[in-house]
Amino acid sequence: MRGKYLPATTTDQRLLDKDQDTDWVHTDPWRVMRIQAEFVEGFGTLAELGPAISVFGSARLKHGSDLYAMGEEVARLLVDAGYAVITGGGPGAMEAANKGAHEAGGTSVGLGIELPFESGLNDYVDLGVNFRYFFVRKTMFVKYAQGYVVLPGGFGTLDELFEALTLAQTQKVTSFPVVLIGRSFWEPMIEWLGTTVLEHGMIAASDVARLQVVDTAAEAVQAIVKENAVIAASRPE
Ligand SMILES: C/C(=C\CNc1ncnc2c1ncn2[C@@H]1O[C@H](COP(=O)(O)O)[C@@H](O)[C@H]1O)CO
Repeated sequence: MRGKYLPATTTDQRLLDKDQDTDWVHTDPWRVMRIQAEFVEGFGTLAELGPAISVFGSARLKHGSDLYAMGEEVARLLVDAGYAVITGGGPGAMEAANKGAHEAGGTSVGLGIELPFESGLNDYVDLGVNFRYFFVRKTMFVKYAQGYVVLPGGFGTLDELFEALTLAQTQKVTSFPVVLIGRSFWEPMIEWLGTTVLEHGMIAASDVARLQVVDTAAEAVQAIVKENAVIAASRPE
């Protein structure tokens, strides 16, 4: 550019200018950049994690409860079986699983989420990433795990469980073990899926069959190890 085509200021000057309006910070194009940055950070942090299992369950589980102990045990056994443990990095079942993995000397991953009432990553997370967007974080739970173990929980847990089931049903992910711990908690839901939802023709019997329900941490880990061995054996060389 020459003469009248030369801008009055350089790109660097405009970049460093302190008197700009800041409305753009609150616009969708800028959010897209932040979303992209979250994917970049998540992928960059987790790319070399190795085999991992995502563990879900209620954020409200109390330290010292039987289910909290179950969360610790399942994570410990997953570490013994060679898996890293991924959680939402928060309290309750997430903290229990991170504690079990951390104390067993395994890789304890926490994918935190910005919430109005969130207190940050729990003390047992060794490798942590904080997300603003639930959907970015949920991509990480699936992408970097070889299966899900799900303890009893509420809406958040159900959301994470049903996302995996939908991805498997629509073949967005193939061969993805999902193990639920706690028969008395989960069986009414399985029963409803296998009768009402199935009889209305809204799911297939094979969708329900995908869910494995167990009562102990050892059974859950055995189910994960067994299904992943079958998946590995069926993979082309
Ligand atoms: C409600 C409480 C804490 C909220 N803190 C959370 N931190 C991180 N992740 C969370 C939190 N709450 C829900 N999640 C996600 O959903 C799942 C648990 O949800 P549920 O409704 O409690 O079953 C969990 O796996 C997280 O990924 C209590 O202080």
